Amino acid sequence: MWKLKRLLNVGSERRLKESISTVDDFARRIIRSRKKELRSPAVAAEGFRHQDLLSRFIAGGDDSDEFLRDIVVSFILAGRETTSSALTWFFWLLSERPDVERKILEEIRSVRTRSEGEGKEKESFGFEELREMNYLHAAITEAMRLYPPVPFNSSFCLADDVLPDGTKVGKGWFVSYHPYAMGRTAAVWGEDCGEFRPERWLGPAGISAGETCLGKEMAYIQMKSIATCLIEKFTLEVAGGGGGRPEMLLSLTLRMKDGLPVRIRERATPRSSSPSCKTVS
Ligand code: HEM
Repeated sequence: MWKLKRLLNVGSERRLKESISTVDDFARRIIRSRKKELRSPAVAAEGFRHQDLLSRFIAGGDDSDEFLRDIVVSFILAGRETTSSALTWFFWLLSERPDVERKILEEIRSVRTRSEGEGKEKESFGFEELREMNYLHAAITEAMRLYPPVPFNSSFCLADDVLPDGTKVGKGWFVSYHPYAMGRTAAVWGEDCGEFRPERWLGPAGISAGETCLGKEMAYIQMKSIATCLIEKFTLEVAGGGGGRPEMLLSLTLRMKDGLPVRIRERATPRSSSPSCKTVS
């Protein structure tokens, strides 16, 4: 049926085409403006100094609009909903586990104290400081084990192949895997697989999650940066909390139905002496 709709350019196929063209135009505008900026005499005089991903791809060889459009669209799609989904579930889990939040805060404060001792008086943490926060890393990873931002995924097989365990896969087959179910399998994680326990990722027993996401490092740095800024300065209380687990909404990513409304209060620290309160979702 969809083939006929596509041929006649009507209904859902027409809407799909229009939506793709809106996204492509958006990406093209970003690319044109960045290329223009890079060609400007001021930037040319200073040499290459743009550190962002798009500028690096432009400088790195294939700078055709089509190639760059695919890069921009895949990074926006792969990078936006995933990290926001992970952080939403992470903050809900923290609201249920003040003991875990306290350990994260202790880690943040100890890195802060050391940095200040070295004369680094900055509002946010740098790359190396964030990388040192192992407990926070483990807590975010544990949240993604229980609530994986990509709860299931499929790959298309281009040619006959054999999986590492000997299973044969034919050309044209789809191979699907289910991180949500895998993250809750007792045979892999033990009988406490339903429990939020960041400690399981600390030490040599940690399990590698593979290296298939190109944005993995960037995602951790983004999430840790946001988590440290919020946890160091504010407490988040789930508005109307205590009602059990929020409802899940299954799309490409694992979202929380209606978001997570929270009441934010400034922590009483030497940096903030006047607590204020705000509800956001
Ligand atoms: C919590 C955050 C994230 C999660 C859970 C996640 C998860 C995933 C998963 C499951 C895949 C598919 C891997 C496969 O089956 O081959 C993937 C691929 C990918 N991700 Fe992420 N991702 C995250 C953040 C990001 C960010 C921030 C970016 C970029 C800014 C990004 C860029 C990509 C790209 C480009 C691919 C495609 C890789 C390829 O085609 O080989 N991701 N990601």
